[in-house]
Amino acid sequence: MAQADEQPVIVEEKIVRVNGEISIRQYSKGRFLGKGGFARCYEFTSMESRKLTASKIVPKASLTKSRAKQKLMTEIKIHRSLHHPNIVGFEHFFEDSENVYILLELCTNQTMNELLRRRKRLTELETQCYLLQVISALSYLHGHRVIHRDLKLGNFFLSDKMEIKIGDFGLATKLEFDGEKKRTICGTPNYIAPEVLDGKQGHSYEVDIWSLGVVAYTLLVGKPPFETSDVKTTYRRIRMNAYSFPENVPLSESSKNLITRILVTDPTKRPTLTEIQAHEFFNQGNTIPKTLPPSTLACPPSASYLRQFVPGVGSSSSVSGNLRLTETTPSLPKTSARGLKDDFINTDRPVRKEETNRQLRSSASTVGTEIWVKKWVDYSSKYGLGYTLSNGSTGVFFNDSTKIVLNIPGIRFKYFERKGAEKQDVCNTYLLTDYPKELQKKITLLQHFRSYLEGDIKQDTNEKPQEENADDATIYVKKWMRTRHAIMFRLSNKIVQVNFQDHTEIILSSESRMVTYVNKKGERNTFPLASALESSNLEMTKRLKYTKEILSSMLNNPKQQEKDLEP
Ligand SMILES: Nc1ncnc2c1ncn2[C@@H]1O[C@H](COP(=O)(O)OP(=O)(O)OP(=O)(O)O)[C@@H](O)[C@H]1O
Repeated sequence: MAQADEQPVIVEEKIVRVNGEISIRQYSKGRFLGKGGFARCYEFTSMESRKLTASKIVPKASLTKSRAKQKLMTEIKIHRSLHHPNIVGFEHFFEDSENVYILLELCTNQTMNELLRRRKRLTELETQCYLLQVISALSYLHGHRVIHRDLKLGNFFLSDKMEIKIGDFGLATKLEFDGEKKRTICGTPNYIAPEVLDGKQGHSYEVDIWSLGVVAYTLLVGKPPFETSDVKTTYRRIRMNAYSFPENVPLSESSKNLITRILVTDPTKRPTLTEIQAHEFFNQGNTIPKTLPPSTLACPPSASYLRQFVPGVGSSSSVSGNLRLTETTPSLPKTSARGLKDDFINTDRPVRKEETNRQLRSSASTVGTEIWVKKWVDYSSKYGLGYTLSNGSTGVFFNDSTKIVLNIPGIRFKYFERKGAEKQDVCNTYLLTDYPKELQKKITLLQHFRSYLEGDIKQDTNEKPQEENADDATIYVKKWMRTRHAIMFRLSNKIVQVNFQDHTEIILSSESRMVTYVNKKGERNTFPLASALESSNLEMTKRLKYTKEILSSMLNNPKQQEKDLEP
């Protein structure tokens, strides 16, 4: 019943020694980290050394074509030969009858893709800091005659210390001799260099320099320079070098100059890594930190932090020089710093979120629900609370206490209004293509919340899209409140969920009298309520008591509830 009873999955590596002796090394398979085109990635703990790594698991069934096999072998061969602080460490690899396992240095802070999705764009100080790390890794790679050929934000992993680690050497190549040209067309559309598309002259190290320019532009502007909705048009724009700097994004002259100098069609005219490092963008008289604080995963660096590196920040002269500190705020929680911060609390560990979902699903019958709040954004300073449920539906609790919940495929939605003396929720169902005019603004807001929330969720869930289910859509957030320490949701299926600032969670089903507790490490256990209250786990009992207190204050004192609901 409780998750604690479940046995961990053990993966065994068979080691055959030269003398024919066989020994077994065991790894405990832990949290799901993410998946790519070929691999699924999990945390692995060596049972021998207790060392934690990220294990890319590639099914042998996916390697039937010789090209796929060759690609994996090249990736392993190149990656295992590399040792640099800004390159994902290659630990080890082995195979069993079903899979190839590649054990890599674990990067706990996802990739720069997720970072930019949360932040929209970065300040110039941050861009300087990240680019210098990439340049350091690239100098090392090129010095070893390796071209990465797929430099992009999704291949820049972030370690627990916030260092960039370049990963995914699936498209990398090692030149046999200086001056050799490669002809294989590879790369990722937005970042691919024009000479790769052209294919006639072959390509070399300069393709990585081009991608570095695309990365610099993307970090500062918030989207890649040649991006369009279809790949062919993107390729045409790359060939024609058709991009511009948006007027609404404040960029320093030095940053624009650097990007313009890098994004040059003729690869021989692009600057070298040494020239890039010597460019004025990196030499504006400010100190560039080696790494950035983890808070910048979600929020721009504070003015006091910036002051340490950039003299004059906070005064009127701070943005007048070359080192313009481009502020970055996601479009939705723009006016709500609190919303942004809290969204971060909820999303900064999608790894844990994925595990959480999987585990709760298996223990779901005990808690009486399969549905809980997976992600939210508090924008009650203007409109309300947006959220996504674990069944994939999206809802908004508006400040006027009306609620909308959109069913999973996004076709139908339910609208709840409090009516009558009892102030009961009355529900109407509409199609997204056909609804009363007066709901127009709310539907627009719902769509905004949805695209904002889905940005992250699509990335890190690994579940099949769910079928439309009429019952699912009727579950929605009926009440919510915030306190100094937590946010609390009461769902229409009577589940109460409290997410604390310190990442612990309580999910309480008063009907089945079960409680699920997620501790600070993200470990989840389900207990009968009575035993949970008596438990020796003080961390949990304290939070459970707190939950009961705010729940009763919410139920017994509607005025208090209204007060708490105020942002
Ligand atoms: N070192 C790591 N630390 C933490 N997570 C990782 C690490 N390496 C990979 N991952 C996770 O696993 C996912 C898949 O890895 P990766 O993109 O390398 O697989 P792939 O199948 O080779 O990808 P692609 O389709 O880009 O070739 C990543 O998106 C990331 O979420």
